[in-house]
Amino acid sequence: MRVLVVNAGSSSVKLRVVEPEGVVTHRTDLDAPRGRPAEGALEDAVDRLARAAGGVDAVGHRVVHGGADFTAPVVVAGDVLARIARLTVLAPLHQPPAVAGLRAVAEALPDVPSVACFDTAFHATMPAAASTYAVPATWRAEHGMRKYGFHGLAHAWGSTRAAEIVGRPLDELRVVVAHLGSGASACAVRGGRSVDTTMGFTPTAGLVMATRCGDLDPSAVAWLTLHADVPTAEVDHALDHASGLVGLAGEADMRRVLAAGEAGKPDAQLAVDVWVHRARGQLAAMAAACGGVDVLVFSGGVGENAPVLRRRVVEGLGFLGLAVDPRADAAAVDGAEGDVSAPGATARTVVVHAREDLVIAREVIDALA
Ligand SMILES: Nc1ncnc2c1ncn2[C@@H]1O[C@H](COP(=O)(O)OP(=O)(O)O)[C@@H](O)[C@H]1O
Ligand SMILES: CC(=O)OP(=O)(O)O
Ligand SMILES: [Mg+2]
Repeated sequence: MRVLVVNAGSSSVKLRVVEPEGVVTHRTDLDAPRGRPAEGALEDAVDRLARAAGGVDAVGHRVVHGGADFTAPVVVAGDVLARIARLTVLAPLHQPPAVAGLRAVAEALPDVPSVACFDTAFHATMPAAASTYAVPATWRAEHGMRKYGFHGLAHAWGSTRAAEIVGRPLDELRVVVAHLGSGASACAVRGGRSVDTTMGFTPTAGLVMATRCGDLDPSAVAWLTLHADVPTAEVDHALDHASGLVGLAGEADMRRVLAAGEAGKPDAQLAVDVWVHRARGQLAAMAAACGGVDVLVFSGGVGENAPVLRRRVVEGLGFLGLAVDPRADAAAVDGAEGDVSAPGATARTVVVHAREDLVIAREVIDALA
């Protein structure tokens, strides 16, 4: 079965035609300025790619938020699209491009079955101790306020692939996955299941991201609206779009932040220091949720391509038995995978090329079987 995968992220929409063995035969990347590619552009791209591939048998969509309803892949039929669209308020950066992708495919390929695959589904196994917020019962019951977690397709792939790289069964491993792209999150995977993660009710929580703030004192947000007269909508927008690396250094792209830091710009240096400090703390928290760590995984655009950051993060995690070999680490860039651990390390550090497309293609094949 030949599957077209539509991966709508916060900074781009990636289209891939994937053969069952995992080979990508056709690809197109569209920029999604502010998360919304121009109406019609996506439909044209889907149409063109499907034609170039000589037709596709099914389409798989990455959908960031499945809410409480969707904890497994689902064939898109009946009211599924409307229910996915209703979750937009929970993931305003991501759900609109996913919904646009679902609509574009319905227009361009009306006779091809579509399956929605959810970023939240992998985290449905989290224990209540990890997913519950210590807030009033009415908020939890009436508003479904809890930690959902995201990037599940990437964390599933990262942990599975890491077990292959270190040559041990995933069932026996305590894996911490750091998926670091424009959005970034870490996940504690024990015995192949998510037991905790750094993103929360929305994908704004956790690590420092390109434009998102990550963790923050929740009362600081209320304070801005109550005592500094900042309109709620402005606060909300700034936390997702004007924070993170942009808020600290004026640049969303980690390459530019690193270059500015090397050129001596103090705000860029501080941005990298904050990013590294937060990553160390939250990766250690994920290790604690696993009861220790056997393998630390780096993936995503930043995780796969910035040895300087991997080295700095892991330098602070020596107490977990982690250490990287600088030469092996420097070589693991541009999609190259491997074990980059130093010889004396008691826990492994590996670099994995993120393949959300392949996880989605396999989920599509299973869902339609
Ligand atoms: N060599 C590099 N060094 C540091 N960061 C990089 C490098 N190459 C790519 N990146 C970062 O990766 C990010 C994109 O990651 P990716 O996982 O593709 O994003 P998305 O979250 O949109 O899927 C960009 O913000 C870019 O800054
Ligand atoms: C959930 C999320 O943040 O996704 P992305 O990394 O694609 O922005
Ligand atoms: Mg991504």
